[in-house]
Parts: sequence; C-alpha cells; structure tokens
Amino acid sequence: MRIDGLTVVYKTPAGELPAVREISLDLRPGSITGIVGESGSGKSTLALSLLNAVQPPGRIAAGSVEIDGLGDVVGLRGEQLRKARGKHIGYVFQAAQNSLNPLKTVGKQLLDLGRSHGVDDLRGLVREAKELLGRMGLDGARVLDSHQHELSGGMRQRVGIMLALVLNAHLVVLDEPTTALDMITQANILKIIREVHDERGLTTLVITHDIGVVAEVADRLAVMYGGRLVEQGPTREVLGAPRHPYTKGLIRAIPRLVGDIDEARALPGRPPTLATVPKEGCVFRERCALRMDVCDTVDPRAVADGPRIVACHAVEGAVDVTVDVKEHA
Ligand SMILES: Nc1ncnc2c1ncn2[C@@H]1O[C@H](COP(=O)(O)OP(=O)(O)OP(=O)(O)O)[C@@H](O)[C@H]1O
Repeated sequence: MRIDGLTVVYKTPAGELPAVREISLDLRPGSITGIVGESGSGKSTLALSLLNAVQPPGRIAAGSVEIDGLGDVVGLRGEQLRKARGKHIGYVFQAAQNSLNPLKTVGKQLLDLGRSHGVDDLRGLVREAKELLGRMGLDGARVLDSHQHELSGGMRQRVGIMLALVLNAHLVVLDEPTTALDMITQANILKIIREVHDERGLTTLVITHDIGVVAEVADRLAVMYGGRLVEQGPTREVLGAPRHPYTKGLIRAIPRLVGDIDEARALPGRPPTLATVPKEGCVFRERCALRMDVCDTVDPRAVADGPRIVACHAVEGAVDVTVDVKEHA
C-alpha cells in the first residue's frame, strides 16, 4: 500500500478543516507498520480513508491510496469498494466491540460475510474461524453460536480480529485492536497477530495510542500529531533514538515498571483539535522546546535520512535535539 499526499477534511461551522494532512506512507509487503498518536491526532480518520470509508461530514480532499492489484482505493465506488473490503483489506475498526449485529449469532454473520464475498467453501470458512478463535483462547463453536450480548468486550474484540483475518486478505488494518483487553490477553493477542502475519505473509497496519503495542509488534513505526506524520522509521531505531521532539516527549512520558516513577514526565500542554490546529507552520510548535521563528510560518518537510523520515525544522537544521530538549526540561 502506498499512501501519497492524503488529506482528509471534516466540514465544521468554521469551514472544512483537515484531520489528516498530506500524509505519505509506504506499507512494505510483509511488514507490520504501527501508527501511534494521541487521541484526536487523526488515526481513525486515516484508517477509514484507507478503505475509502470516510463518512460525511468528512471527505478525502486530496491524495491517493494505491494497493497492489487493486489500484487507487480513493477512486473506487459501490460494489468494487465493497468487494475490496474484506477480500483485499481485512480490518478491525476501533469500535470492534460494538460493531457486531445484535440480532444475529456470530456464526450467522460469518456466513453472511462469506456469501457476500463469494466464498464457495463455507464449511472451510467456519473451520478457519474456529481455528482463529481457538488460537485466541476462545471456544470457537460456542462463540459462533453466541449473540453479541453473550460475549464480553474482550471476546467481541477477538471476534473482530477473527473477522478481519478469516477471508485471507493480504492487507490488514487493525485500529486499536487490543484496547478492551487486560494486559495478559493483550500480550497474547499481539503474539497471535504477529504469528498469523508471519504465517500468511501479510502486510499489516496497527493503529494505536499505546506505544507499548507498537513496540511489541511493529517493524516500522510512524508517529502522528495534529493530522501529520512527524516521524517514521524502524521501530527499534525510533524508540531507541527518537529524533522529533514530539516522539522524544511521547517516549519520556511513559511510566516504567522498574526505576524511578518520577522519571516519566508528561508532555506539557495538550494536542490540538481540529479547531486549534495551526493552518500554517509546524503543528507541534506550541508544545515544542525547540521552537524557532520559521516554525510559525513554514510547515517542515518530511526529510528522509536512510530509513528514517522526520518533519522538523530543528532536526532538518542539524540542531542537537537531545541536548536542547534536556536543557529546556
Ligand atoms: N465526524 C466528524 N466531524 C467533525 N470532526 C471530526 C469527526 N470525526 C473526527 N473529527 C475530528 O477529527 C480529528 C481526528 O479525529 P480521529 O478520530 O481521527 O482521531 P484519533 O487519533 O483516532 O483519536 P481517538 O483515538 O480519540 O479516536 C479530531 O479533532 C476529531 O475531533
């Protein structure tokens, strides 16, 4: 999947405002990419636009989402689009716990899904679903016989993951796949996502506010702030040596299990909303220790340095960000 210059706007009383702005990102075949960002940074809007599923008052205003063998998803309509979802792209939306039909059993919904995508071997589909549910620690036969209200939030979330994987799509988008789960179940589900990903040679995108989740599963990490991607690169490199001041702040804000709890320092200020996100210049400048005059007027370009891509005037200008941030703190 190649996302290029993607901009998504919502119509508001103040006019159309961008929730996702000029995002470019390549999902490499066989990799797991994690997108991390605070609430309101535009993650879910981005996930929806990858399936061309943004609903009014939102719309994709610019850019493309090219998928191998399918073309630009932004140009797909109606039946073509419905077929692409599920068969080419499996997805779990953020509200997976609430997205099942309350009137039908999970098994009935699975069969509906299979039929609507022209699956001939429905028995095989049920077998596959049971296998996936079993791996996630559930009794597959029982779950398929259940209605939504008979399942806990965590069980529904696992059903959502099963439905995303069962049609054997090669591209899988998981929006907050583990939010309703306790820590142990979360670790187990992430392990299974990784295993199924490897077994099937999938290309996977995991969207989350939880940097621990991406640290666990993602090969590549992209950091989102105010609708922009501010930094991307191999997960270990980004977490081990973050370059963008926002990524640094985000990592420093994580409390650790061992060591001094006071070392975790919350990032001062709040992330911008649609109404407050600056129309020009850097979206992070209000909270940035390295703010310069140019940040008020010029949007920093995303500059690549090997596998790392960073959009920051201070980094672009080769300022030693580590030293400056420490001094400021
Ligand atoms: N239907 C809508 N109409 C107007 N604004 C919207 C709509 N949906 C989202 N927004 C705004 O777009 C911005 C991005 O929202 P989005 O839900 O994509 O962020 P997010 O990073 O997924 O946050 P969260 O994790 O809380 O869901 C936010 O400022 C949000 O208020």
